[in-house]
Amino acid sequence: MKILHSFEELREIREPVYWAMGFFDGVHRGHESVILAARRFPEALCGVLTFEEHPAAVLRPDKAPPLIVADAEQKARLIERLKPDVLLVLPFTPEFAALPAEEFLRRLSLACPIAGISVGENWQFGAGRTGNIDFLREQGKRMGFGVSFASMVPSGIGDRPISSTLIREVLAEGDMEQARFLLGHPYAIEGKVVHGRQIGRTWGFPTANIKVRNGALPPFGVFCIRTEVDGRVFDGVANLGRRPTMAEEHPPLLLECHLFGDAGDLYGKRLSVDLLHFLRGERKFESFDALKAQIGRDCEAAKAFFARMGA
Ligand SMILES: Cc1cc2nc3c(=O)[nH]c(=O)nc-3n(C[C@H](O)[C@H](O)[C@H](O)COP(=O)(O)O)c2cc1C
Ligand SMILES: Nc1ncnc2c1ncn2[C@@H]1O[C@H](COP(=O)(O)OP(=O)(O)O)[C@@H](O)[C@H]1O
Repeated sequence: MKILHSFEELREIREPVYWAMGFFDGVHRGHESVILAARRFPEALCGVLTFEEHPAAVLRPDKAPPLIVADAEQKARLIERLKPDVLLVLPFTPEFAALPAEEFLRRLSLACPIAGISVGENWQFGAGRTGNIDFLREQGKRMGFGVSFASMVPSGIGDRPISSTLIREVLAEGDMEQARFLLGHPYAIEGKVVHGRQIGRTWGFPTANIKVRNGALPPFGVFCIRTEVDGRVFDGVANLGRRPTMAEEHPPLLLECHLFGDAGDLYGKRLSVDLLHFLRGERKFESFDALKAQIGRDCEAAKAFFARMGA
């Protein structure tokens, strides 16, 4: 998958591209059907066109949703599983938002021939949201490209389709199993391992700490986790939160991961940590000894969870 960041960079692609377009927060199963629809044309490359910033964060910051993915790097990793040929990540600036839908299509087609466009059935784009289904059909006829509208994928929760909004709600309830089902992959927190106060190792529970950047989060507390370090898969347990027992003055929001087994030196490595199951909420303990004993019980509970999972 080639990652490009502008129409100028796109000029290096000479073949026609069938584009899946969307912001794709979370890259869930609904997004997957939009992207896979753009992969059905052997005569064209499959491209995913998305934006660096969420459009609402630029246009209506007060209405911007908290994001399921931490950053463009995590989103690219999730998109790569679907094997498109090209990922075009455009900066979403106010000037860009002001482009009429026709002008956006014109610039895209000037950079590289459009074989087709795949969007979700409720997708709108361009200034004044004039780029909708009817508009795309008309432009497709005029400019000679195909259009494909992926219908909403049912979630099984009432009559609601799968959406980033629904997944944010499910995450807020700590239902990691349901979030995984709707996403089509486990909910993950990604980031570089930073230094902590190095107390964990003296307790027999070293914890690799990741600064959390995802906006849409499950409740603070303890989770069964799985992560890969240099090709080796580790199960473990992690605390998401601000460690009230430690009474830090400005406690950063961290995911503190204790992996089962010797993972070696993790400082500076970027980890993608799957949060598979919510065990309990974060609490303030009356003493470090009480917290330490509870972490021991958390490890046992997590091991029992993985034994039940049978993997
Ligand atoms: C499984 C697990 C559960 C935890 N639960 C809590 C908790 O409920 N409350 C709390 O204040 N800190 C909790 N912590 C955070 C510990 O306070 C923290 O990991 C410890 O201070 C070590 O910090 P360090 O990595 O900076 O050395 C938990 C940590 C782990 C690994
Ligand atoms: N099984 C493991 N789980 C987590 N971290 C591990 C493990 N084995 C080794 N480490 C290393 O130990 C470090 C954590 O030790 P810790 O005393 O908790 O320090 P810190 O307070 O800096 O997080 C990790 O960042 C990693 O480099």
